[in-house]
Parts: sequence; C-alpha cells; structure tokens
Amino acid sequence: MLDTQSILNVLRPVQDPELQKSLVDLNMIRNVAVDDGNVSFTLVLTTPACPLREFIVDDCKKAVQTLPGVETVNVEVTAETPQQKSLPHQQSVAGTKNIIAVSSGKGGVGKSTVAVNIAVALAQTGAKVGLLDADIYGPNAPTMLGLENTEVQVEKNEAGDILQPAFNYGVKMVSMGFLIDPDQPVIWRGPMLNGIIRQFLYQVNWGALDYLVVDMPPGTGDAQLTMAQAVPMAGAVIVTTPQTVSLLDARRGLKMFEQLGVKVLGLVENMSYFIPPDAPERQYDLFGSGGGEKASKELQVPLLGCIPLEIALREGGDKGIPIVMSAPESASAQALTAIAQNIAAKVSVAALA
Ligand SMILES: Nc1ncnc2c1ncn2[C@@H]1O[C@H](COP(=O)(O)OP(=O)(O)OP(=O)(O)O)[C@@H](O)[C@H]1O
Repeated sequence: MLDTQSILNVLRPVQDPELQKSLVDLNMIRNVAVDDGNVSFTLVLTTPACPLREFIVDDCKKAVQTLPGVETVNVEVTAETPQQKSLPHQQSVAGTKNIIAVSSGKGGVGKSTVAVNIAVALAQTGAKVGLLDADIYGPNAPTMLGLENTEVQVEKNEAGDILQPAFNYGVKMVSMGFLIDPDQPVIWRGPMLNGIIRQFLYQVNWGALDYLVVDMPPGTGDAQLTMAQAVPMAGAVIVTTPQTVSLLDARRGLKMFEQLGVKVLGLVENMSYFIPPDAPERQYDLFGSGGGEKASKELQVPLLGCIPLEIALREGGDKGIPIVMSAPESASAQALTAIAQNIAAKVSVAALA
C-alpha cells in the first residue's frame, strides 16, 4: 500500500553524501503526500548552495520509484542552513548563521577577488549573504562589488549607531574603505582595526544571513586574532598561488588559525594556470603546477579548487561586475562557483557535526 510511511521507509536508506546519514533521520524529507500514484515531498537541504543537489534528488526519486504503484515523483527542494556553534566567551552576530574568513598569507594573491565572487556565487543560489571587508591594506571589495564611493547610512537606536550595509548583486556589504581615509598611512589605520571589526560585526544591520564572508587583511595579525576571539567562526579559507613562497605563507596562516581554534575549511589555489583569451583551449602553468595540491596533502586540508588566471576576471573586478555575474560560463567563474559550493557544504557538515 502506497502511503506516507511506505515512502519514508523506502527513503530511509538514502543518505546525505556529505553527512553520511539517512535523509529521513536528518529530517531532510518533509511534507510527504501521496495522491494515487503521484508522490510528492520536500527535500530540505543543509545549504541552498549544495553541490550535490541533483544527485540527491535523483537518489530520492530512484528509491521512491522502486515502490509498486508509483507513477510520478515530485520533489520540491528548499534549504535550511544550520547555525554554527559558539563558545561561551564568544558573542555571535545576531541573525548570522555562519562566518567564513577568507585569508591569505601575503597580499596580492587574489583574496578579495575570491571573497567577492564567493559571496556573489552563494547569493546566486538563494542564500542570504553578507560581505565584511576587513582589509585595511587594500579595501578593494567595494570597487569589485560595484559599490565604490558608497556612503554608509548610520541610524541611531538604543544600542547606539547602527550602520546600514551597502547592497549589490544580492550581497550586503560594509568595508573599511567606507570608514577609513585611504590617504592615511596603514600604520595609523592599524590601531583602529580592532574597534572597526567589532563595529562591523555588531553594529551593522545585517539582518538574517546564512553566510557572512569576511575579507581579512593579508598575513597573520590582529584582525585574525580579534575575529577568532570575538565571534564563532564557521571556518577559514586560505587563498594562495602556486609559487613556493606563497605556499609557505599559506602554511603559516593555516597554523595560526589552528592555534586560534578556527577550523581551516581548505586552500584555494588562485592564478593556477593562464588561459589566453585568443586561445582558450590552451593552458600555461606560469607559476608551476600542482603546488596547491601538494600543500593540501602535506598540510592535510582540502584543496577547495583552482582558479585560472584570466583577464576577464581582473576586468570584472575593475568594472565592479564580479565574473560569476558577468561571465558565469568562463573557466574562472565555474571554478569560483564550485569553490563556493564546496565551502557551503563543508560549513554545513561542521555545523551539524
Ligand atoms: N585569477 C585571476 N586572474 C586574473 N586576475 C586576477 C586573478 N585573481 C586576482 N586577479 C587580479 O589581481 C589583483 C589582485 O587581486 P586581489 O585584490 O583580489 O588580491 P588580494 O590578495 O586581495 O590583495 P590585497 O592583499 O592587496 O587586498 C586584482 O587586480 C585582481 O583583479
């Protein structure tokens, strides 16, 4: 007999491939309805950016279709991103479920480019996303997100001054660039960092966010310390390039996060190879190859993906249209989207562990 229970029974062995647990036991199958031979249910994923969405839907359909009498299977897919756990001394950001730090051992490796495109790629999946640009050395996220010269609005309420984030491409953003004088030397900006980071975490009207992506200053300094101590972090992503020096810096960054008790979600290798615009079928390993993969093995952290060096990626940044928006089919956009999905999947696994 075809009823809710028989559907749940046949779905019980189907597992979430990341969590390796039954979808039914994880309460990811809801609203099961049977109308003659027509079966429908809701699949509630742990992130709207689930990279295995199609695969899981397919597994569910196949399982249900083994039951006699089933004619159609209709799966509605939604997502509920789990909330990151926090330690007793930490103060979470109200409404924000997961904070992801994008970091690099040294400047100029493409950290901001990665942070901005990951934020937009996550928003494209329907996730609620914020971007906190904490880079005092080069606060260039506003330019990359098409929000240059934005003036942040300040509102007063009982908690004090509350900043309204800027908004573009589905991403809410605040930046050091909105508050600091770009002509002021970094040595004077540095001491303000701790205070501004706290303000950007707790005195911004972020609203409800699945992911708050933080573009960290490069290196291993006060910003990392402030973040790790103040808020629960879902994890850190370390951006590197294939050169040995950059990989050595990445190693230092990784050790620092580990010492601060922040999970390193993985490495991103940027500028992995060059794709000439006039011969896109070719690839040139300008900085050597396999460095990121080797480092990920040695350091025992996942390699989240490799992004090619592509002129369109830089142009997108300069024009304020991230490549995942302007040319989603390009090799770098595809790599960035896959990296965003990978990160989201790992964050959910960590939150539910
Ligand atoms: N894969 C890539 N292909 C082409 N250009 C890239 C790529 N990655 C980054 N760039 C360009 O390199 C420059 C530096 O990138 P970005 O500002 O993201 O680096 P960063 O590590 O954040 O630097 P900083 O530490 O100064 O903030 C930018 O002009 C960016 O557009």
